[in-house]
Amino acid sequence: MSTTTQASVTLIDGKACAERVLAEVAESVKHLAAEGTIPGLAVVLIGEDPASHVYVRNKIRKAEAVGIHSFEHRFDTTLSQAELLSLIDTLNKDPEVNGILVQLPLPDTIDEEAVIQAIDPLKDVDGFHHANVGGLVQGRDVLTPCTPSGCLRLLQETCGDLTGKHAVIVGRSNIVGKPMASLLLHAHCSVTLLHSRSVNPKAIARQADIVVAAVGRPKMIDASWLKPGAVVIDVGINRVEQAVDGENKGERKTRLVGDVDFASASQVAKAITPVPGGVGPMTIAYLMQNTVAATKRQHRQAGQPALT
Ligand SMILES: Nc1nc2c(c(=O)[nH]1)N[C@@H](CN(C=O)c1ccc(C(=O)N[C@@H](CCC(=O)O)C(=O)O)cc1)CN2
Ligand SMILES: [Mg+2]
Repeated sequence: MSTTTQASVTLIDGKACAERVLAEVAESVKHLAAEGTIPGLAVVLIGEDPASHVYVRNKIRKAEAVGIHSFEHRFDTTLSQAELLSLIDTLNKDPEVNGILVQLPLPDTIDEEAVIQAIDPLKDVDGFHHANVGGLVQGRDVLTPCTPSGCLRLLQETCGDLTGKHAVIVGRSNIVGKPMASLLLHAHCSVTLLHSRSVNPKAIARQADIVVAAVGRPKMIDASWLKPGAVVIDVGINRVEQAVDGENKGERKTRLVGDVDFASASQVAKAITPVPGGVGPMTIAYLMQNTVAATKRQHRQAGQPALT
């Protein structure tokens, strides 16, 4: 198939957008503090997965940067499910804790679903609890998953009003694909979800004004999946081996790539997110945003005066 080359592609800068979101959050935290409330975020990390350690460290740093209190709970893989559920129960009851984040993936010894459902939905800053998932589908004002919320913000800043746009999401995970579909539907897009059993997915994706790639397969989406002028959001974070040349030849090095073949897709897309520096930083910014939203909601539910 021949593809028209776009004259120039716009790079969607997730780092810069995340800084704008964090500045808004810091402003909200200042107002809350003036009224005597400091939002609190508990972060629970189990095991030694190096990527999870990096993400948790960044979450704690960003929380501190915007004035949110953070409470770190780190364990090795000997922690039992019963012990973790008991910690969640304590955090659910702790008035200093407004948001609870359990870093995923969890070790195989622990039932992820049981842990997520044990979190008080009002403190579920990941938006993974059934109550929040159902609320999102119905368009209620609930805590929504951070990565799709970040993608929506990037799309709104890039495209403006999304009404009537055809958005194709590649991947139907509970964490990204499905909530992304709900958010785009509420933004008045026509939404198609593609998955491993879709028939002729490329032909469908080529009709899209917006493509969100969230499949977890390095560089799967290239120019042949895109309509010229499409806006592309790449949610994938895949670590792949990189060839090393010169005097260090033979060394093993890795680099991050997305689910989109950036060089190829950039030839036809109007705008595209890079990896790294696209969606990733938005995930953390929206965790902070959700922590502030959770704090305000808890005050409302407790019948206390509304916080600004
Ligand atoms: N409880 C949760 N667990 C996980 C989530 C989540 O939203 N909640 N998402 C991912 C991991 N994740 C956040 O936890 C996350 C992934 C990536 C980034 C990020 O900033 N990526 C950078 C690159 C970082 C690197 O060099 O490795 C980027 O894309 O620029 C932030 C958060 C799974 N678990
Ligand atoms: Mg507090």
